[in-house]
Formats: sequence, structure tokens, C-alpha cells
Amino acid sequence: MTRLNPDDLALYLVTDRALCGERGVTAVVDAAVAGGVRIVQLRDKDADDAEIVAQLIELSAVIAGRALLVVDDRLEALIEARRRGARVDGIHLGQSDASVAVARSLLGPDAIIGLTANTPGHRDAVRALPAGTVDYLGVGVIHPTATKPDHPPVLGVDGFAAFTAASSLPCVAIGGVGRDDVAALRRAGAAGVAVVSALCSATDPRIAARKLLREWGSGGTPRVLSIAGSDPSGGAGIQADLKSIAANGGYGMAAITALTVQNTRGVSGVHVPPAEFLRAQLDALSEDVRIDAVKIGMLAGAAVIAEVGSWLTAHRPATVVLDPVMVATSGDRLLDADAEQALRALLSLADLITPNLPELAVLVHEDQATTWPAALAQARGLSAATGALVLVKGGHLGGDEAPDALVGPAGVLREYPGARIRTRSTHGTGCSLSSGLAARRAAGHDWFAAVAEVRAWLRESIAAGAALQVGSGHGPVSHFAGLWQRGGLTVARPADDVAAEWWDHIAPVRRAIDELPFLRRLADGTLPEAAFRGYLAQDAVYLRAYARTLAEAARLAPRSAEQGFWARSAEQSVLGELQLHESLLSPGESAADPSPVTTAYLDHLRGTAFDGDYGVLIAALLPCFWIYADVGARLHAEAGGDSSHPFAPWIEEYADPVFAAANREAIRIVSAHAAAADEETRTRMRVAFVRSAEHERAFFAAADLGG
Ligand SMILES: Nc1ncnc2c1ncn2[C@@H]1O[C@H](COP(=O)(O)OP(=O)(O)OP(=O)(O)O)[C@@H](O)[C@H]1O
Ligand SMILES: Cc1ncc(CO)c(N)n1
Ligand SMILES: [Mg+2]
Repeated sequence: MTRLNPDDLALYLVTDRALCGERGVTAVVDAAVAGGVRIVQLRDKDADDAEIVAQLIELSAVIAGRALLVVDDRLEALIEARRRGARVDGIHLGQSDASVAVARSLLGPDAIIGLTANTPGHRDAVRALPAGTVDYLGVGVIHPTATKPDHPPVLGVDGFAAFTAASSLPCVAIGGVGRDDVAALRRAGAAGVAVVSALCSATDPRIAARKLLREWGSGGTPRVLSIAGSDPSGGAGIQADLKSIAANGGYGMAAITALTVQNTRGVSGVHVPPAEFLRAQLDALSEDVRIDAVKIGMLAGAAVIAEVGSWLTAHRPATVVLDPVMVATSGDRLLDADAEQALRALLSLADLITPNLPELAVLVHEDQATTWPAALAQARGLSAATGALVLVKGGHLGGDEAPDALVGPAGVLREYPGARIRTRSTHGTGCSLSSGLAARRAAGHDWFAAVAEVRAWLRESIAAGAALQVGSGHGPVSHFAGLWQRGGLTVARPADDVAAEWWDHIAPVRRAIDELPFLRRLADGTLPEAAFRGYLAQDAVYLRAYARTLAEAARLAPRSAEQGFWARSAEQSVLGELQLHESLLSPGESAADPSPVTTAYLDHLRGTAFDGDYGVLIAALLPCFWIYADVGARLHAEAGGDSSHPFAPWIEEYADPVFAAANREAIRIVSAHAAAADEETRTRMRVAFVRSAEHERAFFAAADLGG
């Protein structure tokens, strides 16, 4: 039965009274432990036993269980300090100090006993001892140190690696270890690094400890534990977390808090296994694995929260990210209402909390923020109340932006603006974000860098989500889209998704068009003839200019097939549509002046053409195809192909299969271009498309029905 957790040795402070200076050893230990030191060795070769006992009592009080306390060499002082109520966890002995076997027999099986080992001979001698006599080896020296001129032979990092490879015990590297060595020593197999001057001489030992631990974290693949619920559809919960951790460079582990019955449409059942069983999983992990970061997701209820809280208090890793999951994307509850209070108590154990807007509101007892500044103010309140940083997510804001912000107790630290990606593939975005952050942070990046990197990865994964074609509800993101693309496993996003996304996005505009009295009455044949002619006159004006912008698209087209398509479309709108219009109008009518609404639409098209970006121009041209083909097909279905319908020629023009084919080809060309374009161009294309759709609506709406 070992008393050491795998994390405990990571950063090992050995005290030096002279280096601590006037502020004293106790103050340095207090600060270093606050910075993450998990084991402190009191070493004072000059003090007598009475002084050592007094110092142990004082240190034990100030450490207060936050770290382990051991003493160098002084077995009797240790026993006396314990007798007087101090918590001293063990002893570190040198080759010439009291025998480790004696110490073990006096201190019992629960004490921590470390032994200095400077040569392979020292290491191999330990094998002769009964198992469990020694818990770890202090191995050095790594570099020559001025503070110990009579030091044993220098191992260097390579010598340390060779030494530790042949050791059956955890090895702590000691002797001249500075910040620059930490990552290399971890890669060399160190269980931890022992430092003296790097902490005792530091201006602020707390900050110095954090920096050392960050170096330690960057020394290998971070081991990241997700404590969360299971989503069998693989888009959220631990399934998403494991993918996200892997995609962000970590090794993922998962302890399951609850099982959900879930697909992309929603959650229809939750089963919560006994909380003690979760605790057993957590204990099994922390006994065996050095955990660099924990991400906490769905907690289901108060009993689970209590177990996670108690485990975290005892085994808190360097990084804790808490995603206060309450409600799924689908709207289903994932946390009992009566557990919200318990969740609040857990928040102060986190380094970072990642609420969405509804969760943030619950946590600060306010109504949901409807503006971004209001959300930032709530986040600041939450940070001040918990001491944790808050990453507030604007995903639920609505509108064209999806900003996030990192907020501390004094206010916003950094904002991360971003255009909203038009997609339904947002299932599990919150899970993926928080676990990715835990992995990046544990790899040694600061929070600013971690957020920027995870966001860039997540946006790429959200954009590629639809291509997975998983489910009919809110689909998952594609966690490895970037990797697949770079590995040649996917070419680009499937083209059809792009325009389909835009088409979904303009659904409200399309609904508004369908409800316009002009089209309703055109469909049922009750539209006054004059109103129809007024509309057609404006449309003729429009078509002449539209044909010229189609010709401009032909001029800009990068490939001859597309050049031909736009040129044929220009010809068709002059020879087909315009001829139809002119056949129905008098010469005077078809020479009408453009109305303000017509002018506005044409200005948009001509302005876009003038800017000269082919992609943006063809996106602006597309709604005129698509909306007319869509309206035409549905009017044709309503009018039932009745040739006596007063507006039959107009309806048939747009319901014509030839026009439908041209529309499909236009969609294909625009989508392919958008799929291959960079994000910024794709966004400008979408904006141009949406704007044209708006002009289409206004154009129909402007038709004067004549009372
Ligand atoms: N449509 C989108 N476009 C771009 N970014 C988005 C979009 N939707 C969500 N995000 C980003 O995804 C991350 C998660 O935010 P969101 O507000 O969706 O969290 P959540 O509601 O907790 O998610 P979940 O439903 O998975 O719990 C944030 O970084 C957010 O900005
Ligand atoms: C298991 C689980 N955790 C979290 C979420 C939040 O999206 C979800 N839908 N399912
Ligand atoms: Mg969430």
C-alpha cells in the first residue's frame, strides 16, 4: 500500500534557510504550496533537533494538508514532532544517514521514505531490501551546484535517463535543476523534479512554482481525464471529450457519471450509476496515473457532485476545467434542478468554468443575458464569486456572431470574436471546447493561447460537421476534420453542404416571400392584372441589368465550363425571360424607369461585380435562380398545370425543367467554389447571397396590388 499519489512528486521543494532569507522558510513554503508544490522536504543541516521539531510543527500547520511534509535525515526529531501533533509524512535519507530499514520499522508502513541514490550501485542496492522499504529515489546530481561543492558525480539529463530506466522505484531528479531542465527531465522518465534555489530564491515562490509546473506539463503528452456523461451518439459527453482531447494533443481517459439515451434529436433517458462506483473509478485512476488535467461535464445530481468534489479536494491535478452542463443542445435537462446549489459549491475548485449563456444566468441567479456586454458582466460576477476564470460562450446569442470571452474577477481579459458558422452541427460543441482546453492547457500553453488554438480547431470541426451526415437533428462536429484533410482522407467539404447551409439560413426570408399577398394572389389567380404588369415591368428592367452581371461572371470565371454556364445564363435571361416579359408588356411598359427597390437590388449586384471577386459575385447571383426555381415549382404544383390560369406562362417559365437544371448547376458551381474558398471569402459569399435573398423578398413585396 503506497502513500504516494503519482502527482505528488512532480514538484518537490527542498528548503534552504539561507536562500529563503529574511522572509523565512515558512513563508516560502506557504507560497510554494499555493503555487502547486505537492511535497516539501525540510532540510536544515545546522539546526539542532529541538529547532527541527519546532520547524516541523510550524510547517505542518501552514501546509495544512495541502502538500506532503518530509524531513531530511532527522528521524528522532520527526518522531518527536509527530508526538506533539504535527503531521509529518515521512523522511528522506542519504546513503550515510540512518538506515532506511530502521526508519521503516520505526515509522510503519504509511510513512514516506525516500533515499538518495547517486550511482548505479546505490540504485541496485535498493533491490536487496524488502519490498516497500523505500518509496522513491532522489537521483542526482543533474548539474554541478555552487551550493554543494562536494557533490557526487554529475549525471546530466542523459545520465539521469539511463539511471531511471533501470530503476524500479520512482526517481526524483535533484541537483542544480532549473526551469529549463524540467520538460527534458520529465521526458527522461522523472517522477518529479526537486528544486532548492529555483523556489527558495524566487521573488515570488508561488509564481515560480506555477511556472515550473507549466514546464513540467509541457514535458510530455498530457494525461487528461474527463468526468462526464455518456452520449451514445458520440457527439457530446465523454465520447466527444475523448475525441477532442486526442485532437488537441492529449491522452484521454473517462470516468462516466451518467448514461444517457441520446441521439442528435435529443435525450430520452438518463441512468445514474451509484456515485460510489464513480468514486471507485476515480480512485483507481489517481492511484495509478499521474493526471495532468481534469475536465468535468455532466454531473447529473447532487450525489455525484459530492463524490467528485471530495475526490478533487484530495487529488486536484494542475488543471481543472468545469463545463457546468445543465441542459443539452436539444433542450433536455442534464442536471437535477435541486443540484444547482451543489454545483455552485464545486465551481471554486476549478481553474476555468465554461458556461453558455443560460448556464451563466443560473449560476449568478440572474435572467439570461440578451446582450454581449450583459453576459460579460455576469461572467465577471461569477469569476469574482468563485476565483476561477470564466470562458463565457456566445453560441446562444443569436445573430451573425459567435464570440467567446475570457473573463477574470476584474473583468474581460480577452475577447475572441468570430462569425457564426451557419450549420446545425453544433451538438457537443461545449463538451469539445472544454475538454480541448484542458488538454491544451495541460500541454503547457497559457489560457490565452489555449483558447485561441482550441477555438480555431473547433471552428474547423464545426464547419466540417455536416459532411459526417450523422443524424437528422443537431449533428456532431467533425473532431478530426483537420487531420483527415491534411492526411488526404478528405478532399474538401462536400460542396452541396455550403449552399444548403445558406439556404437553411434564409428560411425566414423564404417564408416571408411565400406569405406575401402578391404571390398568394398570383397563385390563386386573383392578382389584379395591373399589379402583375407593374411587377413585370420592373422585372424587365431588372433582367437587362442582371444579364450584364451574369456576363461579368462569365468574364471572371476561372474555368471555361463555368464561363460557358454564366454566358448561357445571360443569354437565357435575355432571350427567354426577357422575351416573355416583353411579349406580355406594351413597349412603353417595358421601358419603365427602375423603382427604388429595383435600383437597390441592381446596385448590390453591380457593386459586387465591380469589386471583381468571382466567388462573391456568383453567390450574389444565385438567389435569383434558386428562389424563382423554388417558387415556380411550388406555384406550378398549386396551379396544377392549369393552362387557363391567368398567369400560366409566367409560372411555366420558372417551373420549366430546363430552368430547374440551370438552377442545380448554379448551386453546384457556387457551392464548389465556396467549399474550396478560405473562410473569409466563404463568409463574404454567404453575406452576398443572403443580401440578394433579402432584395428578392423586397422586390416581390414592392409590387403594388392596387388596393
Ligand atoms: N454556429 C457556430 N459557429 C461558430 N462557433 C460556434 C457555433 N456554435 C457554437 N460555437 C462555439 O462553440 C463553443 C461552444 O459554445 P456553445 O455556446 O454552443 O456551448 P454549449 O451550449 O455549452 O454547447 P453544448 O450544446 O455542446 O453544451 C463556443 O466556442 C462557441 O463560440
Ligand atoms: C452526456 C452529455 N453531456 C453533455 C451534453 C451537452 O451537450 C450532452 N448532450 N450529453
Ligand atoms: Mg454545454
